[in-house]
Amino acid sequence: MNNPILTLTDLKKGYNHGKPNEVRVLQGATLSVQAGEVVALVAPSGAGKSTLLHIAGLLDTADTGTVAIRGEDMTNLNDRRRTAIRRNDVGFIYQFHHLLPEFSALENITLPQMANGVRDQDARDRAMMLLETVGVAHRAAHRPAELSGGEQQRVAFCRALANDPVLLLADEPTGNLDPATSDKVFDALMALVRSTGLAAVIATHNLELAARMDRAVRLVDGQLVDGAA
Ligand SMILES: Nc1ncnc2c1ncn2[C@@H]1O[C@H](COP(=O)(O)OP(=O)(O)OP(=O)(O)O)[C@@H](O)[C@H]1O
Repeated sequence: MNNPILTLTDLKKGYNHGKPNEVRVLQGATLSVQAGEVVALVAPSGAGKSTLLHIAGLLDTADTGTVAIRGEDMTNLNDRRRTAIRRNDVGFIYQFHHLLPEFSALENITLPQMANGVRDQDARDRAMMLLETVGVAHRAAHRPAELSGGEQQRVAFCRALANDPVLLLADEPTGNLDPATSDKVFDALMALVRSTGLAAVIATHNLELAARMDRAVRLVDGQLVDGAA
């Protein structure tokens, strides 16, 4: 198997350069994730998981090093192409759902598709298919405030996959939920990921969840090493 979807090479990133409180977060992080592979990203709080995921998802840039998606180097892309890749090829899930409160669950998943020119009925069909995969189809017409925390997060998973990305990045996607709900919601996320065959990097503090992914990497002193512990 050699079909890398995400390749991070020697990423370095710091904050407050040259100041006495300079923080060096990434210090040569390297990772390759294949199509269909789900990688757990494990690290203590403050180690740089969000920084790494934001750079991989083109929400931020590294000081040095490269990000390639499907083999294409993202370093020197113009803003327009970068935005297009971020919108079409990358799905991002945050710890908190960030759903639009005034729209229904279904609409939260159809809107990103319609922004991409998908016809209304096709967008609705895809949204329902995704909601069925995570077991929330019966709540399609409800607004986020009418859903439980676990349901909200499952809708956010569907929204991240709305435009059929090749890469999914998730930053503590179940970190805001109680342990029993977290387990169930994680099952839903894995069902969704496995149904699409995309590449995924899922940050978690939870070693039991990490063990259920294909492999784990951890951030140690700004570098990625194999294994959860
Ligand atoms: N914009 C910024 N300016 C200065 N320092 C920052 C900035 N963003 C992050 N940092 C610092 O960089 C380090 C890594 O932050 P990051 O959010 O990537 O960690 P994390 O592993 O995701 O942590 P957590 O699990 O708590 O979310 C932290 O020490 C943080 O204080």
